[in-house]
Amino acid sequence: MEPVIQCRNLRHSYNGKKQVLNNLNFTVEAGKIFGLLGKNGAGKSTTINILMGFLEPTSGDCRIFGEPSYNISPQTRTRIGLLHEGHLQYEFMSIAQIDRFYSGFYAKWNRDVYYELMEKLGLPHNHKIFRMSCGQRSQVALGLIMAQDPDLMILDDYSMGLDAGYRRLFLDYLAKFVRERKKTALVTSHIVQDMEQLVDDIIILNKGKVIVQSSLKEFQQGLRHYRFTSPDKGKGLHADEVIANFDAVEDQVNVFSFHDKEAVEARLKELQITNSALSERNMTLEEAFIGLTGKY
Ligand SMILES: Nc1ncnc2c1ncn2[C@@H]1O[C@H](COP(=O)(O)OP(=O)(O)OP(=O)(O)O)[C@@H](O)[C@H]1O
Repeated sequence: MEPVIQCRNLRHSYNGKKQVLNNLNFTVEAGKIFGLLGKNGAGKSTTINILMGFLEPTSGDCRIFGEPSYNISPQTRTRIGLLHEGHLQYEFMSIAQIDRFYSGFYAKWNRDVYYELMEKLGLPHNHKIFRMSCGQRSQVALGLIMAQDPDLMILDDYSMGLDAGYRRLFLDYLAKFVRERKKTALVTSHIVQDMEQLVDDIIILNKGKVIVQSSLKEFQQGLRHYRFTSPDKGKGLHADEVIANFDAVEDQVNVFSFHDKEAVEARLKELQITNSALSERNMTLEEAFIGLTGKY
């Protein structure tokens, strides 16, 4: 089956300056939830703007449902539901008015999905959006996207403003929506931990490059965290084909690697680093993400 999204050799720089995306390649298969991860400024929104055809890449090719992203037909566009950072809405409208307004634009408008989410807010249907909290507005935005019944949902920072309970509610809804209705989703969020229970595949962008691209399961099984003490604080360590990344807090050194303990020990020996025995530690997805991309 043709992938829902396919990006090849994507490069982008704003005004010919620093490259924000440097040869990005990825595919999103139908029926999957795909997590696009990266620190602030990594290029997630730039990628989404290119996918939506709002931005023309400096070079490379992106296709959505087989059509070039900069020239998506109106029919195909109706199959894509986009949540942009900041969830712009017609805030002078009420919960009921915005439903009626949106419904005119979408042939497959599913009011029940929208109101199911709105009931959770516990607000009357004539409640105006501008009188809502940031998290409640996010909830309206998400309801409006789900009601479109899109085949592809692109959710840029969906968790913005949502408290822990609403986030969980939304994640449960999204996962159910995608699995039961055979949809596809591409999501970004700074709450990396949420991705652990949601996504099938991930890419991690760092400094314009893809540093991880795999299924979530393979990534979690593959990346290891070793810790040791070193009187010289790991001086001389550097990232290479064995050591994906490292950090040192005083004499305690953390090494992140896709290799086994023996390979890392051998590398430390080659680098003439004095170290205690390596202990292997379990990681959450967030710890793995920070381990690889660094704390700042
Ligand atoms: N219109 C623009 N003109 C110039 N530079 C831009 C523009 N938009 C984004 N950038 C730069 O491109 C880089 C990537 O920005 P982008 O918004 O894609 O990152 P992001 O991963 O979505 O970040 P965040 O998680 O903070 O939202 C940043 O260095 C940003 O300053």
